[in-house]
Amino acid sequence: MSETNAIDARHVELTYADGTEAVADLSLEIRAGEFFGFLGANGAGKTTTIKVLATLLKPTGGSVAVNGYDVESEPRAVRESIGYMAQETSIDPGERIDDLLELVDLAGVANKVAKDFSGGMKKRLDAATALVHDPPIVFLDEPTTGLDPKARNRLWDYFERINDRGTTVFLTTQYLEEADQLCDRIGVIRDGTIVADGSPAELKDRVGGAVLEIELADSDAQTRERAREVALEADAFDDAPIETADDGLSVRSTAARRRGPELLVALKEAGIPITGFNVRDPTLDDVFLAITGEGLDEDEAATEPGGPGASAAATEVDR
Ligand SMILES: Nc1ncnc2c1ncn2[C@@H]1O[C@H](COP(=O)(O)OP(=O)(O)OP(=O)(O)O)[C@@H](O)[C@H]1O
Repeated sequence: MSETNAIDARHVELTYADGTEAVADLSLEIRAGEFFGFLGANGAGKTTTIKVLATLLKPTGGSVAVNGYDVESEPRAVRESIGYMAQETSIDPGERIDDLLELVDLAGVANKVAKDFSGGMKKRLDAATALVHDPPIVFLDEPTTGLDPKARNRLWDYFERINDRGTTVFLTTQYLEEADQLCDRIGVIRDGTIVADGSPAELKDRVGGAVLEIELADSDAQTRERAREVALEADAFDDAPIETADDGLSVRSTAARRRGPELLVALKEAGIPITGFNVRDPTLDDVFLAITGEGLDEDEAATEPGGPGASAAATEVDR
């Protein structure tokens, strides 16, 4: 086991009492100082994994070392060396605020009780609380879910600052833009196991090619299907799948830039009017779609901050 790793997880398994295999054969190494993003759809196993790493759940298989300490035989040492910002806000409503609030830009409201805080202020206070003892690793479980863009940006600044200071950050998020902006490396979890791992740029490269999007004047299902058939007949994109979207078509292909115009001509010749087109580089959304075959449901993330992880209390280790 390397001494420099902040996290060393080997073949970890977590099966809940009801038989649900939430984590299955998950292996992960995170270097000290890394800003690591952990992405996955609802129910993929993110919160369960974080709880295992943070000693809130005992793994049912495999081994985990955090800061060199074993989560099963040295849980206290692990806990003393980590900060944990849970998905659900953990602020005691009566809590009084002190000078660490300077850090998260809340010093001006230090005489207030936390129950009067906005959602964004509570999250910032949570983040500060997770870092009170200056731990070398901090786990942030969907820290910005449900926040408005301004509040989210303030937290991003704060996370960047603590990472610049040398803190290892383990972040789960449903916002791909957040992961793209902040993370050195991203792991994608699906059905409890890691299915992709790399820097945001590497993951986008792996998807391959650019994305051509075409907006049709008539975007009813029948026209979209006809347009798709024209695109398949034009045969310009080396068998890349042609997807129908809400208002038209999209195709991801290494030939998208070079041969996109052929498709525009073919559509025109078939009498299908176009109102717009765009060729763009892949985003993490495209990566996610390519890897998991499904998107991340951000709307759901915004309205259900608790998520299924919130029900895990029954089997949690008492801390
Ligand atoms: N206490 C529990 N008992 C049984 N199954 C559970 C429990 N907690 C979670 N699960 C199940 O384990 C799987 C992984 O859940 P987990 O909360 O880790 O996923 P997640 O990726 O964090 O999802 P979300 O983004 O919705 O929080 C899901 O199928 C979930 O329903």
